Amino acid sequence: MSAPTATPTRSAAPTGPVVLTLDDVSVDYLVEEPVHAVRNVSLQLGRGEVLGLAGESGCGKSTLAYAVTRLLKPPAVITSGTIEFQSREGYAVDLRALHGEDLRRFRWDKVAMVFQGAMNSLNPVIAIRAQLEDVYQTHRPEMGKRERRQRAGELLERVGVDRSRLRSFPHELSGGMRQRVMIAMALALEPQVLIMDEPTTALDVVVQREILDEISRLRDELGFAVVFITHDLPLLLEISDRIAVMKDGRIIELADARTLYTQPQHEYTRTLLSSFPSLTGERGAFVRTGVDETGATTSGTTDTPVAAAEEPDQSAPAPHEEDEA
Ligand SMILES: Nc1ncnc2c1ncn2[C@@H]1O[C@H](COP(=O)(O)OP(=O)(O)OP(=O)(O)O)[C@@H](O)[C@H]1O
Repeated sequence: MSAPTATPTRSAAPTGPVVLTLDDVSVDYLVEEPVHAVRNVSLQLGRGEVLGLAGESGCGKSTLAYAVTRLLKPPAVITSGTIEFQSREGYAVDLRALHGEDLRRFRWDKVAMVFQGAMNSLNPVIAIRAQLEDVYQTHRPEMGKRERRQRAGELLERVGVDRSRLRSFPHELSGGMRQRVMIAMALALEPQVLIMDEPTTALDVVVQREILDEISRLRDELGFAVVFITHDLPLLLEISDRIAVMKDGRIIELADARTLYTQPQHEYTRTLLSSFPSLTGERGAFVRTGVDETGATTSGTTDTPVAAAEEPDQSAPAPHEEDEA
């Protein structure tokens, strides 16, 4: 029996040039009872677009993201499909064919990833400056020390953290600041695709909002595309150009954000939308129009400088987690 393929019906293709194409991608976890975590997923990511990936826990969102960045480890196996990156310079890369040094370089240079727990993967005993400079030292060995220093400072400021924080150690920064540092690292080599897996879920809503505004601003400035993964559908409706809804490893609906909200086709999408009461209440107005009940707009939240808005978190650093690179 042939497996049904993804059934996105409307706005299935991005309007502009494409940066990433997934065709019939499937991933299994080869455990005693194999788990078909991703099934026959086909989608395209437009250059510079924000594609939201929604769906309940366990539907395969992270597995798909790991497949794209080739970070899957056994027992996970990509069992079918192609993943192709189309560079803005005009060449195409078959991601499944990349190995070793080529893969490592590609991952930081072209496609970067930020995870929910990424802020905990900063090395607690190394100052932020050295950790940022290390990215350049590794990937741009031709770059001189002075330029590395300069770039590290610029990077930090780019994500809204004062340059003086270069001297700080991770435990001297709030969770929001540490996550910003991770975003800065991911952007260090100016990738064309940024994959964000629940990047702000662990943060409080104000900090989350500030970081999301920052990501939107950076996307406008630098032109990278974003795959944004979260359970939070209202949030995706706000920040995404298009949204893909995943269920049981498949993409069951893919549409531009407004269409998905106003004319959901799939019963599951309707259920997902109705499970967020905020969409019909006050925040719903904010989601739909970008203006909340007090008249504040989305952009209004960026006025507070981050360094002032976020109190340093003096608690002990969280245990080291595996980094994405
Ligand atoms: N190492 C593993 N071994 C076996 N099964 C796994 C493994 N990792 C994930 N799975 C299974 O694969 C499926 C997809 O998991 P995945 O983590 O990709 O979902 P998700 O949508 O990202 O969930 P969440 O939102 O909770 O992170 C789930 O059924 C999960 O139990």
